[in-house]
Amino acid sequence: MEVPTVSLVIPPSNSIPAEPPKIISAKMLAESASLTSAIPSAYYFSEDSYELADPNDPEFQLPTIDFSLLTSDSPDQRSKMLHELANICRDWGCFLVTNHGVTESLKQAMIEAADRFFNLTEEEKHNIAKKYEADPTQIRYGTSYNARSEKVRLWRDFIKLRLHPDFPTLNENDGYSEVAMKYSKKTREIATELVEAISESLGLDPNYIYKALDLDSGVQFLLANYYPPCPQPELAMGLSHHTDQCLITILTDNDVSGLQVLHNHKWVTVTSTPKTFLVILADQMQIVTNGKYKSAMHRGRVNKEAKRISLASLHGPSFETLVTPSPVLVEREGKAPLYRSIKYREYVELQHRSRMDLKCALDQILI
Ligand SMILES: O=C(O)CCC(=O)C(=O)O
Ligand SMILES: [Fe+2]
Repeated sequence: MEVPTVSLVIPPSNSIPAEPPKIISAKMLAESASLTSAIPSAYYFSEDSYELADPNDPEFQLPTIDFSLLTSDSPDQRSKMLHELANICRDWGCFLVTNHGVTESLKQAMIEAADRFFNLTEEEKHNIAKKYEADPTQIRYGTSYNARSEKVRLWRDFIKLRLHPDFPTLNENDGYSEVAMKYSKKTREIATELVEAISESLGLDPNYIYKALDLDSGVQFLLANYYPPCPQPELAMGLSHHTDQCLITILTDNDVSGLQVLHNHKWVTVTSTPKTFLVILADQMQIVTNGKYKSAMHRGRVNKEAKRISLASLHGPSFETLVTPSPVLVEREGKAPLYRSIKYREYVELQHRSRMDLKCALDQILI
């Protein structure tokens, strides 16, 4: 197969070598005139060994939680839902959520703000992120996962913005920060309710996880992912398989499907549905529950026809929190702690290093 000779870096505009050249974004590559029907080999992603699940097989139907029933005043209704939630968190580590109270218009406004951002020129996007260069945990704009160090490029651009406990202003004029703040406040309410219900479903006090992980001062990010249409979607990967480093993720998209979750060793394709969020339990949940609840493995595929924009609301402890398997659960279940205690900041660094080699950081803190 002939591989096109598209340069993956943008050369500096003049001959003064002021800065290292910028790495070309997936969007720019997808729109470049030289990209017709074949992608550069730097994007060839080798398949893993898992098969796709049969979408009609009842074993692989992604479970759904009706949020309004979870927050219901009826004790019977709530205890039935908590029982269901416990099974789902143990077997899947992810689920769809309906009736969550975030309006479609707010979600649409956030998707449109993200789309506007990605439509800025490369220079404008880099300049916005550059304002916060000294602390990249506030804003990061980039492509792939870490385009400077990874072996294979991913067909994805992203902007990641910190929204809690403090938040930076992306660009005063474009309204991005304002809508991101509104949207993230809503997803924070949902995440808090879910974390309470999850605590209770483990037979713990509803505030147990919230307090143990100091979520009051926890970090929250809004990560917008942009996957342009890809001429060879079977060869490329939008986001390689991973678990999220935080505690819980609330995910939505522009109603274009692409996310897959791993269940019983098969990839289940999530059909994107309006008014529905996908909740993914993440690594800190697996640590604090001593492996009882699962951090769900997932990945993002791309397609030929339509761009996909996803919004991941990532909720974690504060960077200084020492996360440890719950001593209450450890004692009650009579099972030794599976993971060593680790500061969230240290875990985040470990996860970044592990993802370069497509490894899971959780495996590296096993006792
Ligand atoms: O695009 C998606 O649906 C997945 C995003 C994701 O997994 C992430 O940002 O961590
Ligand atoms: Fe993820």
